[in-house]
Amino acid sequence: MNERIPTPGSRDETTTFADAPPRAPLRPVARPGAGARPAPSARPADHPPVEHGRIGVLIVNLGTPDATDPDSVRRYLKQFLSDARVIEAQGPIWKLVLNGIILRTRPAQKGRDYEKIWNREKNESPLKTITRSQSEQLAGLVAPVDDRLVVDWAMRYGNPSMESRLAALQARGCDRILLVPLYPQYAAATTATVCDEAFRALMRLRWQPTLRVAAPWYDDPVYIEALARSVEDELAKLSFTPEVIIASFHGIPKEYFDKGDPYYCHCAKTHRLLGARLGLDETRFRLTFQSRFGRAEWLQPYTDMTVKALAESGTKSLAVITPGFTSDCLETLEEIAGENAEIFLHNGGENFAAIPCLNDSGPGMEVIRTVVLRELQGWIDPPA
Ligand SMILES: C=CC1=C(C)c2cc3[nH]c(cc4nc(cc5[nH]c(cc1n2)c(C)c5CCC(=O)O)C(CCC(=O)O)=C4C)c(C)c3C=C
Ligand SMILES: [Fe+2]
Ligand SMILES: [Fe+2]
Repeated sequence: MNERIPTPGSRDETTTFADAPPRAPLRPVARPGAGARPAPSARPADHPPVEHGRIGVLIVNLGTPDATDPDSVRRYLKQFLSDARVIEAQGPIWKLVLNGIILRTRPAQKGRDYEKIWNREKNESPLKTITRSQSEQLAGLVAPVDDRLVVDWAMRYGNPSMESRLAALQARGCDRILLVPLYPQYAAATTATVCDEAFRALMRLRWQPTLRVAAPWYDDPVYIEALARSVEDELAKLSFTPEVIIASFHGIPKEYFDKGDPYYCHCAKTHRLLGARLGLDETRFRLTFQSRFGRAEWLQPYTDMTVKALAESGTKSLAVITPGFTSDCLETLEEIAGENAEIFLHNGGENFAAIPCLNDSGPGMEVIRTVVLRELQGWIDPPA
């Protein structure tokens, strides 16, 4: 038998105001082609109108300061580094170090780094420009699939805040929301904190939207293929052939891995699958971890030390890809394309290339579209 089960809120739905709780009536969102709905009944005359029936998709990236001045960077770093998912030991000693040292010195240093990569046309960081573009493009890609979908974007730290965008989606009638943390590899410091923040915002609501969270896509064939194509295309543009390619992922403290965070394993699998697809063995295609913070041991091998060691041991041409970053940001544009290029060239290397992230490129958007449509199954009508 080939009977189709109607999805909730789909064209077959027959929700009326009579089904809604008495103090929170719903105004059905008009859907082109939708069948005639039963006339609202039993609606108290003084019911305020409430939109409903739409499905939100909220893509969420890490966050970034609003501006490069020390005060803006300090505000951002304070929020980021006060998160117990990022710095797990949030005791009095950390508070002293954070407020007494880090927030006094780092904002000015990092503000100068942000200055080097700032999008002057839009007066914002590249992470923000690219995430907004991903959201706009995703909206266009999913619109033909289901006219109830509403796409928006937010930042875990800084602006636009998750709370404000979740509220905006709800105000537009989204009673179901798919949350997409923009991290191909899961880490508690990134993915879990997005979920924490979403549910914290929901804690304040009487009538919560139903929330789903997209799974990480570190081994998705569409993602691996998009990365492979981008490496091949970018290498074809170079005037040299790299002897070695490094896949550099953002690090986490080793202690988090020891306590059970799967992040290292997700990165290792992305690296293994991509190496196999590119036909490169582990001497030509290295796995490393960047952006170490503080004195504790982080995941190894470290990117900067690997780059230095390769240059010192005679590697002349090197390319670095950053598959864990969904968009270019301070850590790719300044730390890899800036600092690590310098390390390589000052230690005997001759040619260095930093390969752009997938960003809002066609293949990059195909990855996000695939993840989103997969995760929306059961909420949207299956393809005919
Ligand atoms: C201090 C602990 C940190 C952990 C753990 C951490 C994990 C982590 N971060 C990203 C992605 C990004 N991090 C970015 C910047 C950044 N990261 C940290 C610290 C930790 N990150 C800091 C303090 C900063 C700010 C810059 C600095 O002061 O060094 C960014 C770039 C943001 C931008 O504005 O461009 C990204 C992206 C991942 C994926 C991750 C764990 C898996
Ligand atoms: Fe980070
Ligand atoms: Fe960094």
